[in-house]
Formats: sequence, structure tokens, C-alpha cells
Amino acid sequence: MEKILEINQLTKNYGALTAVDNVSFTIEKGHVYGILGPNGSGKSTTLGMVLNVVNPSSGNYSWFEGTVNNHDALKRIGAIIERPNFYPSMDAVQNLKLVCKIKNISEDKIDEKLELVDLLSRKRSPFKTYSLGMKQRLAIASALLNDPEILILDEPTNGLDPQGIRKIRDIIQHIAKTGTTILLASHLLDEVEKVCTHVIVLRKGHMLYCGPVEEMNKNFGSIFIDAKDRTALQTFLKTQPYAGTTEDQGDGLEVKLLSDVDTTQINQDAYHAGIVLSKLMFKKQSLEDQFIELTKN
Ligand SMILES: Nc1ncnc2c1ncn2[C@@H]1O[C@H](COP(=O)(O)OP(=O)(O)OP(=O)(O)O)[C@@H](O)[C@H]1O
Repeated sequence: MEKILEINQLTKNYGALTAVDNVSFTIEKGHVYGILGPNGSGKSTTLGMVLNVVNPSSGNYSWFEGTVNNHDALKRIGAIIERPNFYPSMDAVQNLKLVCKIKNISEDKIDEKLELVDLLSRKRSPFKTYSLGMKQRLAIASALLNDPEILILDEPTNGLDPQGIRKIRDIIQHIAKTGTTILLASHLLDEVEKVCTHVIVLRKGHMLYCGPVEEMNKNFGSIFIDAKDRTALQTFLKTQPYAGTTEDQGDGLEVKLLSDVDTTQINQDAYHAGIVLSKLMFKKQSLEDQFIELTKN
């Protein structure tokens, strides 16, 4: 798999504070990566370092397998790490033409990118008349003008209402489908879970996890189970090798699983033990549960 970015033991100290501590990870082509962590965990600092706006204290990174220097690499990257900032009285097209001029790229893609972010019908409206969501979408269009190989976004849905969030999410997913690699920083678990294939979890500058979202915690999930005779069910569960801790939820028992299970088999085994189940449901652990478990220690 082609490597877009490789980070090795990257560290940033601000005086006595270590904002990013010995972080290493690799971004491979075609995936959507989320850097997930609470406020102040080092997400923006990490992005700042790889985008050449923050000097690392130690460690290094290389873009595109080291085939280009960091300066040339930036031409193949689209990044939005600040609040969208355009000329207020100029419209979308005028603003994007200016971006093309500054970046020395063709103006041919302006309409295509405005359509992608659903701003084509408002392309002649002055920037100052845009909602926050529209401003953010214009920033995405601007970052895509040179068809970058990777799009980097820092908290892309900050301050947006649910509809605005959904729209940005749909656009990110659409861009990812075209093969563009995406790296986004977010403190929103939900956002990362819905959009990203891979996650890098940071806390206080330390990397706690890096890998596919669904493998974040080697956890087998749980089952929600109930029977008319709950005492008999509890006795039965104690004999089952897959059953871990059991919690009474009032309307049933939540059983943490210690291995993969086949719910049909559980149903059959219970039946053979004389227990008729009234509820049986497999529950995958949410990213939030996994995140809390991971950051507990
Ligand atoms: N220029 C700076 N000078 C001093 N400390 C800084 C500077 N920039 C960031 N920090 C500190 O580094 C730590 C990491 O900040 P950073 O902005 O990277 O975190 P973050 O995860 O992006 O948080 P947020 O979601 O709030 O932006 C914080 O404690 C922050 O106060």
C-alpha cells in the first residue's frame, strides 16, 4: 500500500509542556483517518508540524515515501487548519480565482469543486452572505482546486448545526470515494465513527491507538439477554465460557463477551438447558465505549 505520510517519533515541546510526545504513525493511500482526542491533546500541533507551520522539537516525517521534499509535497496536499477566511465582499468564484492565482494553478476546476460542495447555485453571492457551513464548504472547495492526493481538515464541523454537520460529512465521504486520502482532526467520537476508516487516538500528546476504527479495542462486544426465569438464566450463563461480567439492566442482562459468539447457538444451548429466552441481542461496542475503555488508565 502506498504511503502518503510517515511520522516518526514526532515531539513538540512548548517550554515545560510536551504538546506532542513521541508520536509515530503512517497514513496510507485511500483511507480516511481521524485524529481523535479531547481538547488540548495535540491534534492541531501534530497537523501543524506535518504542514510545516510548527517546528518539531524532535522526530521527523516524510511525505509521499520521501520522493519529494516537504516544500514540494505541500503542492500535493489540500489543507484547512484555520477558520475559513476569504474576502467578504467578493463572491465564491472571485475568491477561488484569487486562490488559483496565489497557488499558481489553473482556474478550470472552480465550477467542478463548487458543485462538489453544493455551492454552485450561490457562486455569485458575496462571501459575507454565507452561513458558517457554506464558508466551511467554500474552504473545502478551495483546498481541492489542485486535486490534492490528501485532504487535511482540522475540526471540520466545529460550530455547525446538525444539518451543516451532515452536509460536511456527506462531502467528506464523497471526496473519499473518489480516492482522495483524508486526514481529519476531531474531538467528536461520533464524527470519527461515521466518517473514518482508521483512527489515531491522542491524549495529552501521547498516542494511545492507531489502526482501523473497528479494531480499536480487541473487544468482543456484549449480548443483551433475558428469560422468564432469570435466576436459571444467570446460573446457565455462569457455565458458558464466552460469558464475562454480567450486569442487570432491569429489562434484561448485559453480558460482556470473552470470545466470538453465535447467537443461534446460545439460543439452542439455553433451550437445551430448559431456559426459554425472551430476549437475545448482540451489541457491538460503540466507539465511545471503546474510547472510554482505552483512555481509562
Ligand atoms: N503556540 C503554543 N504555545 C504554547 N502552548 C501551545 C501552543 N500551541 C498549543 N499549545 C498547547 O499544546 C497543547 C496541545 O494543543 P493542540 O492545539 O495541539 O491540541 P488539540 O488537540 O488540537 O486541541 P483543540 O481541539 O483544543 O484545538 C495544549 O496544551 C495547548 O495549550
